Amino acid sequence: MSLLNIFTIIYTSSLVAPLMVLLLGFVIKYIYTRCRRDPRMVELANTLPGPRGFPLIGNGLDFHLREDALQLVLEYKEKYGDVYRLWIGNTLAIFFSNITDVENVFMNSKILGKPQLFKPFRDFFGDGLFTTYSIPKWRRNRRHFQSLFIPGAVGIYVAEINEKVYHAVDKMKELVDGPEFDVWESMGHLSFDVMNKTLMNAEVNERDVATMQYHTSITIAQTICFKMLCLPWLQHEILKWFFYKNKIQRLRRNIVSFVRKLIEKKECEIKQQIEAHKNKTVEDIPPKRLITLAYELTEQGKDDSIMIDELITMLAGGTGSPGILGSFFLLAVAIHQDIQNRLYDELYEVFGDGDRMADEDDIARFPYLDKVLKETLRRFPILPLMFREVEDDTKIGNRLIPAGTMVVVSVGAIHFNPEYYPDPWKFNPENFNAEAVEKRPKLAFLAFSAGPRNCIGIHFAMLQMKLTLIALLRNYSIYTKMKMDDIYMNNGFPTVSVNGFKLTLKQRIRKPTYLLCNE
Ligand code: HEM
Repeated sequence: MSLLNIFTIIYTSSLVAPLMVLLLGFVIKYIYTRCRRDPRMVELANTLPGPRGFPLIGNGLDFHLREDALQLVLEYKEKYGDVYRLWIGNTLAIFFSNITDVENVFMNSKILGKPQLFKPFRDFFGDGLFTTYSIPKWRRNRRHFQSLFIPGAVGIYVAEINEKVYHAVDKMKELVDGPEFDVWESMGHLSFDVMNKTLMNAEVNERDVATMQYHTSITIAQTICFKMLCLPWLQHEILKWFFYKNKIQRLRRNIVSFVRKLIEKKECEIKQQIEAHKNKTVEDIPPKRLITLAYELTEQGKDDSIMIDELITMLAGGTGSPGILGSFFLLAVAIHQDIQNRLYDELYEVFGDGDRMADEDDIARFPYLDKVLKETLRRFPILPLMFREVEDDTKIGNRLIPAGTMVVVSVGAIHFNPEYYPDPWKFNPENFNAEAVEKRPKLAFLAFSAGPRNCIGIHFAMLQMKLTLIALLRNYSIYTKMKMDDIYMNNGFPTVSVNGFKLTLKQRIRKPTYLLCNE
């Protein structure tokens, strides 16, 4: 009997009505169990202020519909204070911006995992350091990579970073005295080149189809992830399968295939490096690169997903944020010409009008550059929210937070708190004077997060940024028509400027700016 016949018999028989009722019952029960909120979360939520959310959907739409996420975070803080709650679907999310609570969150060993709602990030980028909620796995891999990123270790990359930076600076010559351009693309490509050269020991051709597909896939994947985080019902397996299955598979395939090709090219070298370290066959063996360390995570004959996922994580983390930070920095100093002049004069003190490249010892000679960079990170928080999930019931302050609750540190609200930064909307590098830093709590600056799960790449990122900005400012004077009021942080992960980073360049006249002003 065919399927069609069975349907015909059911349809024409008296079984239709009871079957329909049964089916409806199943659907209602399914929706009810999926959408039911944990009663302990509801009880806690009732004690906290927060906006009303839609039933089932919660408040994620607020973020999805707003163009400027940072502004929304600040509005919520203004309205509801330092601790408030939102519902993201049926997950309770508690937002903190009081330093004592924030310290309790970051230092709590029961709050180390990333939320279940980060699942879309795992679909695209895999289960690497940034996304994984398996704490044993995170601990093991973080320890494995840590030695590469300590302050004393990153200095060995100065020459390689400089090589890439000077290549980019040279390419920018064609923009001198030309029309306005958006600097984000150049800065993004530069940090991608630097990551590949230093940590992967690889040269990547930007015009290669696989490279272009990789970049496009990362950008689209980040947009989809943020959307699915705000609208968590899209994460439901059925809806995801229906709307996103092909896209997820295609983008993930592009991302993985780029990284896999990189490893294939380097495999021979990686094996030699591992052997050399095992047998100490060569004197002064250079330290292992990231790609070698990642390779070591794959045991012989086992699947290579751990290596692939960690490399994707590092590449994405090490490329996106530095590219955006460099762009915000250049935009800010183009708007504040007085700050740019002071930066150049500091560089002139060390290099004069010569062409010598900066070396490792030079880096500590630019305290003003350090302040301007930190002020850029404060004023433009690229990751304005940090997410964690409570593993076991735990206390934050006097509140018992049930397992499964999402806790969110509101970095944006802290960086714009006038108690720590007077006149917080003003771009003011003096916020990072020794006395100002001394006066406020350490956790009032959270650009790289804090605690054991902070950014592993801080020292690498700061070194790379300083070498890049030193070379750019020594060669070019930077201008823009944009004003501070034109800059809105978009709604994304990471966030960028909605109106772009539009600059014009002039060749730098290598004289201290205080002399030029008098001429
Ligand atoms: C301007 C540059 C950068 C900024 C602003 C930045 C920011 C951050 C922040 C805020 C986190 C922690 C998020 C959280 O607490 O949930 C993080 C994590 C991470 N970052 Fe960075 N980052 C930068 C550069 C880099 C670089 C250059 C690398 C790699 C070379 C990198 C690799 C990572 C990784 C692997 C994690 C996950 C760490 C873990 O969970 O153990 N980042 N980053």
